[in-house]
Amino acid sequence: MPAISELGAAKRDKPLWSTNEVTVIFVLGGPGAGKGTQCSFLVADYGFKHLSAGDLLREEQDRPGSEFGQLIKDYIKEGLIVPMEVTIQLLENAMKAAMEKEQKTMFLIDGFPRKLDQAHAFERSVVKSKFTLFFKCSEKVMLERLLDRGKTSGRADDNIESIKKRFRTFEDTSMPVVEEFRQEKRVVEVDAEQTPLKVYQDVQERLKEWGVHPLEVKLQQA
Ligand SMILES: Nc1ncnc2c1ncn2[C@@H]1O[C@H](COP(=O)(O)OP(=O)(O)OP(=O)(O)O)[C@@H](O)[C@H]1O
Ligand SMILES: O=c1ccn([C@@H]2O[C@H](COP(=O)(O)O)[C@@H](O)[C@H]2O)c(=O)[nH]1
Ligand SMILES: [Mg+2]
Repeated sequence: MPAISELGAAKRDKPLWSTNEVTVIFVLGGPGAGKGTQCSFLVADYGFKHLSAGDLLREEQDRPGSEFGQLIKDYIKEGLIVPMEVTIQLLENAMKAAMEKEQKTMFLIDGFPRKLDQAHAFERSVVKSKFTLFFKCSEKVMLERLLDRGKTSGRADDNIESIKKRFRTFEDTSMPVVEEFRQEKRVVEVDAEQTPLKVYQDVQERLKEWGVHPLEVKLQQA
């Protein structure tokens, strides 16, 4: 598996995998919209491999000897988007590991792509996504959730200064990604201000429309 420092993944001009080999669903929504919460439900029922770009960056930040540790720390604190070469290499490495060790071929990629250059580079060089699951939530609700989570999360960016910066980055840099995918009719939008269970019921309904079914149903069909 390529070392993270090689950063070759984003440079390829053909996708590493076809959409027949690998299914990727991007999961987007503002900070605190509930992406991780919904992904954990989906993992249990659908057998997806959940990869959170933020979690992978935090792991790399804490990996002893990482040459990107300080850079990642600074970007996360400021709510900025880490240069795409780092994040795409981390994602590709994690996908390869899940395919080899767990025979996974269906991925929920949470909190990515956060910027148009990442979206284009990932789909050009790794694999085209099936669609983007977008959790719509107001800043007021997201702020309440993040401040509450911040009491126990230990995350360096769950504080009011970082949260404001994350909201700004989300509007200015990440929403254009959602808008581009929306124009391509590849966005599934769900109201994320409902209870977690109601959000999940809506997600399941929408996935069905896209031909994505829980493991139980797949077994019955087999
Ligand atoms: N539908 C919901 N209603 C109320 N609280 C929720 C809901 N979904 C998630 N939460 C809570 O809100 C907080 C943020 O949720 P979560 O970590 O899933 O968001 P996220 O979108 O992954 O955030 P981030 O972008 O910061 O990673 C958590 O404390 C979670 O328990
Ligand atoms: O593609 C990405 C995803 C995330 N980041 C940085 O990580 C933090 C935290 O992300 P969460 O999804 O909230 O866990 C985010 O604010 C960015 O600073 C990134 O750079 N690129
Ligand atoms: Mg999250």
